[in-house]
Amino acid sequence: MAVYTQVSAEAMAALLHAYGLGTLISAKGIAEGVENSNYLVEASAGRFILTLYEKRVDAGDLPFFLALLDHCADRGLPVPRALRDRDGRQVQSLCGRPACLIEFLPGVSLTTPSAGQARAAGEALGALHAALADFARERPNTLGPDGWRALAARCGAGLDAIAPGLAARVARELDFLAAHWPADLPRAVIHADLFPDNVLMLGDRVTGMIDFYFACSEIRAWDLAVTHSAWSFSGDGTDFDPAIGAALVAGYAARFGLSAAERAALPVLARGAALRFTLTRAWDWLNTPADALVTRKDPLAFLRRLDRYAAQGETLFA
Ligand SMILES: Nc1ncnc2c1ncn2[C@@H]1O[C@H](COP(=O)(O)OP(=O)(O)OP(=O)(O)O)[C@@H](O)[C@H]1O
Ligand SMILES: N[C@@H](CCO)C(=O)O
Repeated sequence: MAVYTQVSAEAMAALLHAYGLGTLISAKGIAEGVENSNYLVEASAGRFILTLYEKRVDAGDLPFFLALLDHCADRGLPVPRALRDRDGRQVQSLCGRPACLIEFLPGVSLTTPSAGQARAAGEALGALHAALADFARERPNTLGPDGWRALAARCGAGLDAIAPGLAARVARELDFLAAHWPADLPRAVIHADLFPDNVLMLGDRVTGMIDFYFACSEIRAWDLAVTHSAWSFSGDGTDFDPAIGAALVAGYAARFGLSAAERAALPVLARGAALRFTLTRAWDWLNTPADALVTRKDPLAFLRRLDRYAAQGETLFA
């Protein structure tokens, strides 16, 4: 369960007062997620998400993320804004953490999406890219190709403790990606983490895209590769569903467009995506605080994807 910081009812009531949102009815820690502390807050004025930013989110990046949410919401996308308090502030300090009160969006995240739902997710990613085409701010991808070697080094011998031979496998992949990473594809601000748990749906309709805290300037098609790696496999990475992968890519291409060069690069970009999540999950596996009530995510679920993309990349995007 991702509640690293406990917020008292008194502090939440004071926060709601600062936003003019009436009185506190209830507040529950949200089990999903691993990065931040999230609460579902019921107030007399409605339902909200309270997020306290932990570990990976740098407070200095919050203006970028919040401007991005406003930009997308202004363009009609189902993206939650951070509310403003009576003084116009979007970021608060709560229990020593930066915190935001965020619009609640309806919908549920899927564990086994259908092809129709995957197509809708691809279209939603395309709509997001269309909306972000004129978003002028930039943020480097701290978890992109330039950072993977350093992250692997920080995991060190821990990689082999997770799975014997993992350090050497990662080193080989880093060399492969350094030699084959595409240089000339279009870049833009992307979501960079559009996993099924970050897409809220009602039936075949996308009602929310959330968790933009890895958004960054990157090769745009990498976002599609990340989404493909997250959606098209069983959770443990053992089974690939070609219908889901094809529907995602088709939905994206229909809504935003995908050039021949981008399409051709997807197998390599997907290897990069699978390596990114193998490494960040490995780091979290090795460094999750003992007192955190959080379920660690299995790095090997993305190593399996990596091996599959490495062995059959072209086929998985055929
Ligand atoms: N705006 C929102 N509207 C409705 N539910 C939300 C909203 N934001 C977050 N949630 C709920 O809270 C859960 C955790 O949120 P989120 O994914 O942002 O957390 P996180 O710790 O940053 O997670 P992750 O591990 O995906 O990085 C979501 O799965 C969803 O159920
Ligand atoms: N979506 C990521 C967590 C955030 O980086 C994962 O499942 O590993």
